[in-house]
Amino acid sequence: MMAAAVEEEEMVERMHGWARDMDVASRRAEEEAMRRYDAASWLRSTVGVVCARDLPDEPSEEEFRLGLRNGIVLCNALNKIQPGAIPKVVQAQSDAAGPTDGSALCAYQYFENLRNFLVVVEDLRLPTFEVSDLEKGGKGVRVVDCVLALKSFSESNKTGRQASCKYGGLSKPLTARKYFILKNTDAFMNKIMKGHSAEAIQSEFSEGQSIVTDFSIESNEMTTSDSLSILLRKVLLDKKPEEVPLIVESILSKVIQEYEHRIAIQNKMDEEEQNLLNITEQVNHVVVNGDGEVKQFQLEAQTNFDVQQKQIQELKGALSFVKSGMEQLRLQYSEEFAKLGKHFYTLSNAASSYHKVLEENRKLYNQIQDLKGNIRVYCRVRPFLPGHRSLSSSVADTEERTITIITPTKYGKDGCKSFSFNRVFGPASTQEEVFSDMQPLIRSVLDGFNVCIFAYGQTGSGKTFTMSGPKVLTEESLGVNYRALNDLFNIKAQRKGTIDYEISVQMIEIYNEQVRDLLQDGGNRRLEIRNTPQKGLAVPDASIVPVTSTADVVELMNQGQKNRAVGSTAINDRSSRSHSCLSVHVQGKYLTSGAMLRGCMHLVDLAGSERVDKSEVVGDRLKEAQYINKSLSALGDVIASLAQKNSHVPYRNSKLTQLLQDSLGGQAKTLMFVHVSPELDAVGETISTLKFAERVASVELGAAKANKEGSEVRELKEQIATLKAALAKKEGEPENIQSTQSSPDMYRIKRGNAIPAFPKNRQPMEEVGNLEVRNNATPMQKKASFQFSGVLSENNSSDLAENCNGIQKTDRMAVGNNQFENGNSILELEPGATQLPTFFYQRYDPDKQRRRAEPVETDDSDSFDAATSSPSDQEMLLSTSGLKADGIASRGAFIIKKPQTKNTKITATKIPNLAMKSPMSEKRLQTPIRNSKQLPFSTTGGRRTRNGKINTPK
Ligand SMILES: Nc1ncnc2c1ncn2[C@@H]1O[C@H](COP(=O)(O)OP(=O)(O)OP(=O)(O)O)[C@@H](O)[C@H]1O
Repeated sequence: MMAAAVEEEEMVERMHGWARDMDVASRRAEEEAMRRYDAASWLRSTVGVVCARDLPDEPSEEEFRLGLRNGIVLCNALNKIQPGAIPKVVQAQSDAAGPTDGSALCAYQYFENLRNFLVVVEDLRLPTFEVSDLEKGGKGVRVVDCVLALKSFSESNKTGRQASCKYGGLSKPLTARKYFILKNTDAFMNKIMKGHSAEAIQSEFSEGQSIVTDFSIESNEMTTSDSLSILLRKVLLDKKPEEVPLIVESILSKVIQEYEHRIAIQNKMDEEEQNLLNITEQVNHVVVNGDGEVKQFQLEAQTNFDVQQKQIQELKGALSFVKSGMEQLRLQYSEEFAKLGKHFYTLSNAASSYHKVLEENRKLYNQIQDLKGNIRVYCRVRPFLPGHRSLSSSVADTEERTITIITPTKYGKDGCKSFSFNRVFGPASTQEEVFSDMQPLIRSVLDGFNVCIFAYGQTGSGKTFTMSGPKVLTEESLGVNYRALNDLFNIKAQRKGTIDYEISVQMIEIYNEQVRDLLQDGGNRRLEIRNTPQKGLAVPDASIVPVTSTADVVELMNQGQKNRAVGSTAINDRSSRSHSCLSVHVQGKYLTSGAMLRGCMHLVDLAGSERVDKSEVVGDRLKEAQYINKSLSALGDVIASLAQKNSHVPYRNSKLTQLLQDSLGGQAKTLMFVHVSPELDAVGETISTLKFAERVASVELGAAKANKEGSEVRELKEQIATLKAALAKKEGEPENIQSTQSSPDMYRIKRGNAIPAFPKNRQPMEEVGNLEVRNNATPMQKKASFQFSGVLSENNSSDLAENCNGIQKTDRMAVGNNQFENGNSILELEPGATQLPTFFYQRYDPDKQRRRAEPVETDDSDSFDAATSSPSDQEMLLSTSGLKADGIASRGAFIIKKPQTKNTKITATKIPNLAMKSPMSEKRLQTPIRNSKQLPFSTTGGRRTRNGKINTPK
């Protein structure tokens, strides 16, 4: 509360002070005006109204300033007081020089007036002013002071009061007076004096002039405070008591302000001086200490610079070294690149040449195959089965291409017959030897040829052994089927950079002229065979399964064999009485040209070829025998027809020939394995079989043709096939209608989950272009019929009647403990082998087989003897007619080329199994064996026999 009250009082006091200041200011202005009027009035009265015409009686500050600016009034006034003080007063412009002098000259002259005036005033020690005080903004008060001082001086002169002039101005030396006028003191005093009334100050100045003068003289020794007190005393001397506080207050206020201002300036100057000192010290410090640091720094920088220079030099050296090294390397590499380019060029040339050579090689290879004949016949003699070794053999001798059979019951030349084939394999021949001879054919399949390999022979002669192997399989005992497919996979792998192959298989069975799918579990549906195969498939409804390895094939064949067993209660019986066919379909695409090729290989295990005695078999057995005979006769007819190059080949007479159609024509390669049993009691069937085979071997077919075709050719062929089918339909041929109505679902795999590893998608194979060559206009009488029954008829001769009835014979044989009845023969089990049902493939180890697989080399050293397989000049006209064993009639006549048979000398040492060595037989053996001129193609049962021309052996 107290503080607030004090503050309030202070505030009130301060406001009073402000009010007082304002009052003082107005009073001062009023005083100044009064003094100005006084001054103006005195001047007008002194110089006269005319001279002072520009100066009004009561002028404003501006009018006062303008009226005196030219100095004329002032100089004239001074001259009035002290005549001649200013000898020359420049007059007003209109009175002096002409207008041509210009205002600049007047201003100069006016300045001269003022200067002269001020000099005189100063000499009179009166208050002076600056010339600039007469300009706008100047201190007009000082001018008024000066005029009033002059007035006072004038009046003093008049009254005689010398040296008591109120406004100063005695004859003191000019120099002393000059010392008194200090600028800042003057300014200071001006500030102080602002608070006083003009009148008071004027009176003080006028009255105390001497004091001031004294003060001025002594001012050099006095301090500011001394002078201030003296001044105050002088100012306040004649003042009324009530005015003193006001004046003192005003003066003190100004003094305090001035001091505060000066102290602030002084402080600021001290600060700046201190800053300057600091900076100077720092500069000095930098100058003193920095010199060493700079030198140190310079030294270090120099050292670093030197080091870096050195490093740069080293780097430059290294760079140039690397550059030169790089250049050398570049040169080296460019040389090597050039060399590599040359090598690459050479290699690419060599590669393309290599491919050309390969292609040429393939062509030549197949040409060689063609030259060797497209139907080849191999003969294989089964060894004695265990337990029959003591028996005599009907096979007197086997040479590379000849087999000699002895008929003990015959004498003379009829007792010993030789047959020639492309190759004869004796009982000791291994599976590998047999296969190596037929291996080239396998390769042909991958070159787009159709191949048919079938095993022919009586029951138990070893057909299944050759085609598949024994019941217990080992690597060595693998049959043709496995080896052939293994070869296909190997060659496929070799050619993968050139041709992309797809291999698929079908497995079917023909039993009693019914076709069954062996790869379809429990599938007893009868399948149809197409006469015009589409997409290369004669049986499109049968399962076709893509295979990529021999293991796949083994799996499939196991399944097929299993399904074959399902169809009959006794597998061996069934296998003897049905044809089984493993069809391998190959489709290749040339990677460069995109051309397609297709090949098909049928591997057929035929039913037993033995004759059936009608009088002894009845019922199902008779029916089976009739179907077998029918199909084998049809096979003979087809081959004979092909031999004669007939326009019509009777493929449709049996399911077997229908199935093999595309692999038996002139565009295909055929290999027949003829199997003979060595037992003497089978000699009749043996001779019958060999005669059939010999005639097959004499067939000369046209050159095989690969199924290579471009897409255009293929399309055209398809169109032809379609047109033919339409034509056939129009002509009312049911076969063709049937073929076109077959299910298109030819690629379905109906094997359940038996082989899950097989790919499910399969690319459709293109249709094979092997169409049946037909000419409906061909007279029926020209149809040839190579009568299998004709061969059989020979065996009906009485002297062989007993031996050739193998079925009856074997049926009568005893079955031992370790034997089982295999159709018509007694088979002995290998030790440890499982008894029925034993599938042929169950012990086969596919991995072993795969490991064993080696690339197949081009076998140009095919052991086929072209001379042997080529026909001889001898031709034989065969004529058959009438009923055959199965009662199917076939008429016709054809000329068949008789193969050249080598004369063979057979010595006793070559016939180790020869049981009978009668003088007769020895004599016979020493006689060169010739083919019978009168080949006993006889007719029986009303069949007409026609002897053909027979080539005489050379
Ligand atoms: N070259 C051979 N070496 C050894 N054993 C053989 C040979 N050929 C056949 N065999 C054996 O003879 C027996 C009969 O052979 P296989 O079953 O192959 O004759 P098949 O002609 O197929 O008879 P089927 O017509 O009844 O099928 C089998 O035990 C078989 O192992």
